[in-house]
Amino acid sequence: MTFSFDLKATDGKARTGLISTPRGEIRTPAFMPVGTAATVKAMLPESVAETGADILLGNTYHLMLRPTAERIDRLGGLHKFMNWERPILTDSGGFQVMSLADLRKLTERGVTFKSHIDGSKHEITPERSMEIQRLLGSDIVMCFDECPALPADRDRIAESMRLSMRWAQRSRDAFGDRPGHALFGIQQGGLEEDFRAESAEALRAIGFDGYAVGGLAVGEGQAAMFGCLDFAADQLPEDKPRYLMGVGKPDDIVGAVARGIDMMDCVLPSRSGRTGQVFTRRGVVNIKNARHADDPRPLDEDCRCLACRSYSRAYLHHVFRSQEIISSMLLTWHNLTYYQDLMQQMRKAIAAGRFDAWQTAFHTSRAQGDL
Ligand SMILES: Nc1ccc2nc(N)nc(O)c2c1
Ligand SMILES: [Zn+2]
Repeated sequence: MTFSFDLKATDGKARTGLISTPRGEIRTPAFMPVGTAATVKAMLPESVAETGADILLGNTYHLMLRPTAERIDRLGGLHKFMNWERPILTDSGGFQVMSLADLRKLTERGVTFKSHIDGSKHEITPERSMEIQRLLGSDIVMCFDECPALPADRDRIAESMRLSMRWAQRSRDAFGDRPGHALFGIQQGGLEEDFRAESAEALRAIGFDGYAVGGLAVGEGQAAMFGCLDFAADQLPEDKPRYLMGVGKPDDIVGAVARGIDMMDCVLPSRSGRTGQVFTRRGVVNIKNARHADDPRPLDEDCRCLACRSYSRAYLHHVFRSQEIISSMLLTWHNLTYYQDLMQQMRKAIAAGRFDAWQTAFHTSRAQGDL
């Protein structure tokens, strides 16, 4: 069984399709919950599956530090270790090193750094990143890249992008031939159309199973991100999955799908669940707010999740205020269900050729008050 992408329908730039892997199919557009340290925080794998997620994301950086990729390999790989037998995509580590580690040193070879956990010294190179992701057993492996901190001048962005393209070749060479496993390239180039084109051409020449838009969702803001996506998505091969990394809020996701993106991941729904931020069809509800204290209604009457079927806003307000563990569980469960339902609605709308009408209704429903 190999890795393949079947484009089912398009509606404008929006696409819907199916990624087939030996561990299962991924309906696109797809949202990947983030399972950084071999767990989607506050969720059981069974509840992640119930939200409708076909695939989740793991992180090379975190897992190489603790419990180490070698230990996970000895224990049968990441799927067995975390009891998630569906597809897993792992990020390659470079981005997390730059945002989390101490004393980082970047050279042509790779990055050396000190662990943010215990201060131990480590190195990631394209070759080491491929080895770690192989030991983890992930189904979709990301190239080792460098994501420049914005704002940055054009020379810095070009230099960083060209380093990432040399690392993409090394990643491809080190990945080898692994039927049923996919390697995705990552486009860089900041917000510059010419650098993004150069990066896309370099990746296409190397050849990947999928192509990510990296270097965005780094503080540029939605307008700049959409402006970049207006050209960057089209620069990538149209017959392979396009993955926008680290995105985002619900309206970011809708706008990215409208610009030709097929896959996304973000900590927002799970992290927000732990801080009392709840996503609904009419916008964000802050369950901490006193006005929910006596409200017998569910978070969202239209939602199928456990929290909305069995608990009132009053209860969720109480357990959040009391910092009870069930609060994180139920709010994360709801938020991830909301995100998956959003993806399902978009897949159906694109397949039916009514994505524009759906988008209009999505934006209109969020304008209403009384959340
Ligand atoms: N916003 C993001 C999030 C994750 C990323 N991961 C990699 N490997 N590269 C990027 O540019 C990312 C950007
Ligand atoms: Zn719900």
